[in-house]
Amino acid sequence: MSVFTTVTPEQLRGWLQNYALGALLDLKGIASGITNTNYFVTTESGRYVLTLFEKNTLEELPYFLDLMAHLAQHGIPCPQPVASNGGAFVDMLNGKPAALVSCLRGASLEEPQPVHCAEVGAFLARMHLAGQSFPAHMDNPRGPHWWNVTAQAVLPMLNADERELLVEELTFQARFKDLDLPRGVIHADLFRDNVLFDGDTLGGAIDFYYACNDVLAYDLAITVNDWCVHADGSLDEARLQAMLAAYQRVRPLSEAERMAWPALLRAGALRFWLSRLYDFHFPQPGEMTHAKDPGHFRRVLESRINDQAAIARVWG
Ligand SMILES: Nc1ncnc2c1ncn2[C@@H]1O[C@H](COP(=O)(O)OP(=O)(O)OP(=O)(O)O)[C@@H](O)[C@H]1O
Ligand SMILES: N[C@@H](CCO)C(=O)O
Repeated sequence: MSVFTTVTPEQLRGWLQNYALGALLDLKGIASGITNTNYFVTTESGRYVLTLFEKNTLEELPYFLDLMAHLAQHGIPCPQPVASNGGAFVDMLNGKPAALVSCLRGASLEEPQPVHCAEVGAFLARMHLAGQSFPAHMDNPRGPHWWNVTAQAVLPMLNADERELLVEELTFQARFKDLDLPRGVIHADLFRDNVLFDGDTLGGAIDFYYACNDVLAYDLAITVNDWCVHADGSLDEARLQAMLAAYQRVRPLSEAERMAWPALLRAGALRFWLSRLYDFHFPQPGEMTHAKDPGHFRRVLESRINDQAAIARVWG
């Protein structure tokens, strides 16, 4: 269940007085999603998604909403935040910071084909370019410092093999922390469930609430690790080639990014292995039923470590 904070039509009608969207016609809770409360809202002027932020503070949210507005303004298909009559994108509703954004067409895919991976690669590269002119900055809250703090919390829960893998990977990644690679705004969570497709055409990306400033090719690695893998964590070469080629038609990777690519794939796997381990061993109330399998990302990490030759082959 993903309506953690209930909003009644009466409450929303009162709140919408502050928006120029016409009368409320329909309000429907969205079942999927694990972090926030989401509703589909229909008014006389169109269809929107209302999000009540369950974890973010009012101060944190402008970065994400301003970013979506910036990207939408630059032609990137993503939710467009709706400003209140006072010009704000976020306002309190039932004690939670809340925002309305445009509702995108399409549905997420569970089994993407190379054609979809190409769409996602091109989208990501265009987003990276459009993000270059976004003026605000946010360090990655799930960066190396967080990896190490989270590892300390989960290490006691792991078996000996997993402990060894985790400690060795943290040591390996420490060698790359000062790499000077192109940086900018990254989505940081562009998984299959965060991209909506209308047929084979990408309708848009959602869930920018992990977006931050970091290494652009790391974002591509995170995306590849979800879109271009088999169930056992190994890479699907056809999907991988499709995504990388489409990305590079828009933003070619530099020699330094190609050199760092194997380590970036491992870093992306490490980050999601850690967050899934943490959520699994320290579940928050209401999130139990959605705990995602940490083992999948352990296998993705092992696969990236053991498959260095195949990863290097992708550059031909
Ligand atoms: N702008 C949008 N347009 C269309 N559908 C949307 C939009 N935003 C969210 N949705 C729908 O709502 C669902 C839940 O949204 P989302 O995945 O952002 O949930 P969350 O709980 O905020 O985040 P997460 O589950 O990643 O922690 C999505 O799977 C999608 O179906
Ligand atoms: N995409 C994440 C969950 C949301 O951040 C995962 O699959 O672990």
